[in-house]
Amino acid sequence: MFLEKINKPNDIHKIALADFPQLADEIRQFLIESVSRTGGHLASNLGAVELTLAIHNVLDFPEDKLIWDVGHQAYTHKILTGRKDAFATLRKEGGLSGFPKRAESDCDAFDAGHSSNSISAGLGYVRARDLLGRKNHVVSVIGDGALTGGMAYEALNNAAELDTNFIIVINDNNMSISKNVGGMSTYLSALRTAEAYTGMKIGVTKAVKKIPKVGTAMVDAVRRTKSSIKQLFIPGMLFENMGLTYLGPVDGHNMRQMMKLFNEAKRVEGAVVVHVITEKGRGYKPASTYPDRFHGTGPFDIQTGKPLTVKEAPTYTDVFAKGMVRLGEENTKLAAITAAMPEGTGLKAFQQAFPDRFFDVGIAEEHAVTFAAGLALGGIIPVVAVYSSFLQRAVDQILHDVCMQKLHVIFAIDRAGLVGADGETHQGNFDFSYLSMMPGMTVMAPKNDWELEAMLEAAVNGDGPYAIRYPKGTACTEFQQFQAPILRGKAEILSKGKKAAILAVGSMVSVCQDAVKLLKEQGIDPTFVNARFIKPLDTALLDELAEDHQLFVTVEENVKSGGFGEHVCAYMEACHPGCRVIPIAIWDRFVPQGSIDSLRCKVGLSAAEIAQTVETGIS
Ligand SMILES: Cc1ncc(C[n+]2csc(CCOP(=O)(O)OP(=O)(O)O)c2C)c(N)n1
Ligand SMILES: CC(=O)[C@@H](O)[C@H](O)COP(=O)(O)O
Ligand SMILES: [Mg+2]
Repeated sequence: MFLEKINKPNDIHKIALADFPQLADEIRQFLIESVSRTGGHLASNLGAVELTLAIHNVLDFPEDKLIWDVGHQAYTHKILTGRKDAFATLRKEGGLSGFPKRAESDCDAFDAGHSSNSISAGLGYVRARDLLGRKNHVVSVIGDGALTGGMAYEALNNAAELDTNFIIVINDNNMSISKNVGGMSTYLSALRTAEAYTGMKIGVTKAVKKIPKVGTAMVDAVRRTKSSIKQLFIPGMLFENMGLTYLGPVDGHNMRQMMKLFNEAKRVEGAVVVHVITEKGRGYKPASTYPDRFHGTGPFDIQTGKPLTVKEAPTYTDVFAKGMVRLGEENTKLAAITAAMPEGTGLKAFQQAFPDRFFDVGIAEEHAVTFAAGLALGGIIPVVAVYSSFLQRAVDQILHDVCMQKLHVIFAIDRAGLVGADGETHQGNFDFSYLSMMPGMTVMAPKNDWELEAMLEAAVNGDGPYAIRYPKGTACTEFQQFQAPILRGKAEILSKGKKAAILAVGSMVSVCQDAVKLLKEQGIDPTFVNARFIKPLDTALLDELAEDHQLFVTVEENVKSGGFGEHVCAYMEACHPGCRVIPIAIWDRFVPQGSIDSLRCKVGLSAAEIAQTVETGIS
């Protein structure tokens, strides 16, 4: 067992090269067994085992810096840096993070979770190294999917100016979460035809040398220009033409070949791209056959690959998916956009029903939003379906390109609020704040499945920018007796009480219903409101309630700053200063990983705590 010998950073240097394949097998087995129990990002990690071993073999930690893009493929790196024994706690509260975390290890150079920023971060490390006269190596590893994101190109453009070493590894498995898309993907596919390329290079060199008199001189001249002969004959040579050295492609499961190339790359004075071809899900048949299903998985049975927990009820994503297909049938102008997440956002069904009106733009949220603006100006009604935390990438595009032009673009924002195991990088706790500050934006959150579809319909039939945000997981099916039409800026009274009013937003409506029950047991009968709209506020209802209510408690799964509660506070202070408002929201912090229920309790969004706040507030 070679894995037993890996207990701390750099232990890999004690393993003989001949034993690396055995170590790779042991790591792969460990990953399959461990992730089958905890869940996690399996397929990407299985594909990156040999790549990680080869990189670790040529680096020294923590002096050298290794930056993982997204970071969902860093499990082997965690094992090699002494964290193997923590894998039982992977993605659990207080446990090992599913992503690199500087707080977890000094071998994690950069906290990650969102894609396409690894080259920028690496370049920053390189410039700092050079300014401070250090000699360490810096390596950024970016996937072919992450290479569809704009930041990667901004960084490559900048890195081309370097005259000191910076290694950029493209981990190309020809997959994003789903099938990778776009021109760069096509370009990498062309480079990937290794045999053709190598054969052609040798063949062409020989052929050119044979040209009478000038042949050898031509080959030498090409070499002297620091280019290679391939540059003449492979179309594009995008990286080298930009001024970056390109090495590869190399088989990402052949460690000797990779180490040879990495050692060569370490000698390059400038930015060097090493193109590594890997197989997503390598070594575990269900994962290599269905890499999308095993991109992120819950616990599963190793023999069959089947999930251990069966999905019981429709999620909000399912409800959105169904609503989009229905509305797409009714309105031929409706189009859908995803930034590389057709499955996660539920747009797969729309894609199948209306392939011409479905656009996967790659991991490019900024572009997705401005592309939607263009579609809207061209007469289409675009729905941008995106996870809350990833939409953070596109705040200026929403503000400048959509809202300023009052465009009819709909944002369907999934995974809003606490998402659980992915932790602080993926919690969707900021969208009310960054969306409701934008002039002209309508921001909604549904209390249940019916309301999500009704809000989507209202948004499609409306005008101007709309955002609907809904949480991860099973859709609430309660409150079916409350189906008042969705009118812009109108809240819904669920029960009329006295003295105190609870104004609940979206996912918090069902939690607050439990709080109301607890309060009634104490003889307190609050008015219970489903806010529906974060923006515009239902000020007419606030005016009406202010006549006979002294306390307003707002409850939302969003940070307090800039959230629903603060907007209610501002209005009440200005118009009804005699009333007291207590906002219940997530306080000023990043919320770490854990189960959604447990995290809600931790941040004060439990029925008991809400009831307690109301009780003390009116006494
Ligand atoms: C800004 C942002 N958008 C979307 C995602 C969701 N996401 C995580 S991994 C991934 C695919 C990455 O593909 P690639 O870089 O090729 O890595 P692979 O999974 O193939 O190993 C996506 C879309 C993200 N993490 N960050
Ligand atoms: C790494 C990443 O960003 C995605 O894979 C994310 O973990 C998906 O989240 P869901 O599982 O909620 O779709
Ligand atoms: Mg990939």
